[in-house]
Amino acid sequence: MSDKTDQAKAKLLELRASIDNIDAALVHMLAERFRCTKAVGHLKAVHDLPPADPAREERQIARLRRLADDANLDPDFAEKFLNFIIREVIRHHEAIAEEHGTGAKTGEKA
Ligand SMILES: C=C(O[C@@H]1C=C(C(=O)O)C=C[C@H]1O)C(=O)O
Repeated sequence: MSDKTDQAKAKLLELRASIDNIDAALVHMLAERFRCTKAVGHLKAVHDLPPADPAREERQIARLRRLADDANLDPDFAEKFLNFIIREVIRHHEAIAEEHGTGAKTGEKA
């Protein structure tokens, strides 16, 4: 094995160690976000508020796109990622409202 291959392998291990740390941080951050959004879901169910808030989502997406652009991350990807998470949050909110007996689905007439 050449020195160059050994160097490349060492670099690969180093980069993968960082990737593993970042993945762990992402899991912890997502867990914390879902802990907060579940609490929001309970508040909404108790006060009979709708699971989704499209105006808030619009502001979040515009902000995240700006942040992504500044950070050299594809804004379309950032938007898709946030939308993916928000859809899951809304699913949780609908389930919480259902359990609470206040469960009209998003977009459904009361
Ligand atoms: C968490 C909320 O509920 C929904 C989920 C959102 C989110 O995951 O950020 C944002 C808006 C709502 O559609 C909220 O209203 O703040």
